[in-house]
Amino acid sequence: MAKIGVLALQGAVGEHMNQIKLLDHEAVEVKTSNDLCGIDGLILPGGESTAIGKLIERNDLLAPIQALAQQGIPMFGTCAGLILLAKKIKGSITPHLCLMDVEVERNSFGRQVDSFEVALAIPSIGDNITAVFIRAPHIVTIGEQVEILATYEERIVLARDGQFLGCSFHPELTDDVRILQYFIGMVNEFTKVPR
Ligand SMILES: NC(=O)CC[C@H](N)C(=O)O
Repeated sequence: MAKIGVLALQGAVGEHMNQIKLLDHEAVEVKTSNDLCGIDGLILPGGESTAIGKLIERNDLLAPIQALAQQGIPMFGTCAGLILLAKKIKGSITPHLCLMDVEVERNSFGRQVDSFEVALAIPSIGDNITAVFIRAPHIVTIGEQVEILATYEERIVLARDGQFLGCSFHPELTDDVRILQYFIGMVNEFTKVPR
């Protein structure tokens, strides 16, 4: 059983917690650096990236999360979480974690009222995966070692940079747990390496 932290400052926290528990893993809400102790993986949920970035700073979580990343702990960002993980946010200097070697653009698919759902075929994960886009970002540029896992309308919407997984949409708002299962696979790979 893996112990997965969910950054619980703002946004779709409960939905990620429920999906983790549904897969019989332990879910921990992360609000302070103490909550990071002993976790095997970290999920950064969707919400409002500017607000979450400020709260990460205010709660002194920036350096502790970056230190955890240095240890190789897998991290999964969905929507605003992807924005926080990215090395670069186009046209913005909002505080963020600067970990995943991608540049993202915010609100690429319109406003809240333009939210939509599509079925994506993701070769390394499965077919017919429901993707919910809500004021979603997309990945504009990627570093050399970044693997593109899915695109939608020729835009990168799911990618992996080693220990980091970033997703434009919200898998936690559906009943489909396959993307979370893929992330747990990354966590299991990490925890079985002797350290
Ligand atoms: N659903 C989401 O997480 C939206 C992200 C939001 N557009 C932001 O920039 O923070």
